[in-house]
Amino acid sequence: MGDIAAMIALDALVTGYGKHPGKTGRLSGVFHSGTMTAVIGANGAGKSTLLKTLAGLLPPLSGQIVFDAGGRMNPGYLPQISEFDRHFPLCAEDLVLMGFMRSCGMLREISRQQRYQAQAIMESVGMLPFRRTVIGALSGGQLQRLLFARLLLEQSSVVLLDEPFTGVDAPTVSVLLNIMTELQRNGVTLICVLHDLACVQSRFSDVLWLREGGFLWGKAESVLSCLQMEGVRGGSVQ
Ligand SMILES: Nc1ncnc2c1ncn2[C@@H]1O[C@H](COP(=O)(O)OP(=O)(O)OP(=O)(O)O)[C@@H](O)[C@H]1O
Repeated sequence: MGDIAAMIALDALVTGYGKHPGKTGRLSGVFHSGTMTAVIGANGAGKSTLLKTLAGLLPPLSGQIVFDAGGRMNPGYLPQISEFDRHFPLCAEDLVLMGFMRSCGMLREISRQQRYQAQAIMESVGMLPFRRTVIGALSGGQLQRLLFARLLLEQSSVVLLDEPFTGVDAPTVSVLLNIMTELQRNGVTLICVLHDLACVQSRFSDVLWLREGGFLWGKAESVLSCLQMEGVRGGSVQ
């Protein structure tokens, strides 16, 4: 995993819907390979819009995203869990096996070895006993563990996570954070939207703070100290 060093540069990137640019304006900077960046900012600041643009789901309104490994970025992307359709009639193991679609295509049969690999990953996130359970019967935390397992099978060098801990129990948050740290150690570039500043401070290397009319981007320590100086208190930027 992470065999390609994935550095992503934003060059005067403007994101938004239709013809309406977001509040942040032009965004320039670099997500260095092997960093774990928290994207923070008030509600409506454009965090999810940025992630969707990086994921290739929305076109940039202007500017560009440059991926140094060449070609298309093709990142692993986990949208907010509220966007996930739990009513889809799928069992836990099938959801995880979808992680092979990127490398094998939709219609290739899953090999026995891939099935073992998927089961080992399900075990590592504590979900093997639920492999035959339909996803609609799972808790938010259980579903998020499965979605992380699927991401791990995708073996992307860039991983985008939109509020992955929302509606998730504390033990699961700890499991997911450990997975993220392990990915980072393996050279994967992680970009994660979240609100919990204590978590940002303790686990993230970098912070991109989106705010009206601008942004602050750099090492977590320095961005968070600016944030404190500006009097943003409490556990989150709201
Ligand atoms: N599907 C959409 N169509 C049009 N405008 C949208 C759409 N989704 C979001 N927006 C608008 O884009 C702006 C940025 O929204 P976005 O969801 O990126 O903010 P956010 O920082 O992720 O907020 P939150 O913390 O509440 O999730 C907001 O003004 C929002 O109303």
